[in-house]
Amino acid sequence: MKEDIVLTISQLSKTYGKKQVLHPVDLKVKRGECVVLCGGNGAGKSTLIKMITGIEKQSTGKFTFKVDNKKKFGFMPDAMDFPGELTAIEVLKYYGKFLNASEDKINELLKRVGLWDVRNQKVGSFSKGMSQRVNLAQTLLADVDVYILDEPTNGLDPYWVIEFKEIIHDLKREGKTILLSSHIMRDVAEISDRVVILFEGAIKEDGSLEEIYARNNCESLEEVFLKLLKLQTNQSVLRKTLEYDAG
Ligand SMILES: Nc1ncnc2c1ncn2[C@@H]1O[C@H](COP(=O)(O)OP(=O)(O)OP(=O)(O)O)[C@@H](O)[C@H]1O
Repeated sequence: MKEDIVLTISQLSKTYGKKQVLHPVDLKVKRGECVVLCGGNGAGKSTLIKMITGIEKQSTGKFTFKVDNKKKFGFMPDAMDFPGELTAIEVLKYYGKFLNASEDKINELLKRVGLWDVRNQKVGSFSKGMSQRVNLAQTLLADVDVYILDEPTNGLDPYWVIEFKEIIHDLKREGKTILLSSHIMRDVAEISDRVVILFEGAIKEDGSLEEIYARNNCESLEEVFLKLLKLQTNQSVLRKTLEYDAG
């Protein structure tokens, strides 16, 4: 049976000046799949997300979404600078206008992200975690098949990380496709159907948690990450030694 692929990324790469921050990436995301993009700081997660959401232009390659909606995806950026003078409910009403979101949906989301009681407070007075929850709510206002979330657990306390995972489970139950990035691997590992590990701008692992653990003989993504780091360091020492010997 032919696989139902929602997002196809082919040879997508990004170079800033002379620095290649993302080597050509190929990735296919199936309908209803939750793909977690992992990697350390500077691995290229946000760069990849910025290209497929149209924020940055790729240097090479292409990507295509196969969705029915006019709006292809809901997007949660890693940080949102909401106008501080607006209240939480005003922010969501503002975004809701563009997305034809009903008042009921806005109210329901404010409750879901735990901001109902402070809906009339200005977002300028919100903590980082509260702002991140407004950001999540504005993303979920879009009634779409695909959600792309860049570092969604940033700033969330342990309670809200658990609640966030519940929200992702609900989206999965509704058949939504999710692509999210995180450098905090333990936050997101368990909600993934598939994990893609980026390392220095290249995909180093791609599979289910079980597959990745088995391939690397590890029991956590942190362990896999450290193994990759060690391998990379050894290879770079070896390269430098060979360059020195050759020249
Ligand atoms: N506009 C830019 N100009 C030059 N270099 C950039 C630019 N944006 C990103 N980079 C570089 O690209 C690399 C990848 O950055 P990116 O933000 O994609 O990493 P990340 O995996 O999202 O990291 P983090 O977990 O820290 O958010 C980094 O080395 C970064 O310095």
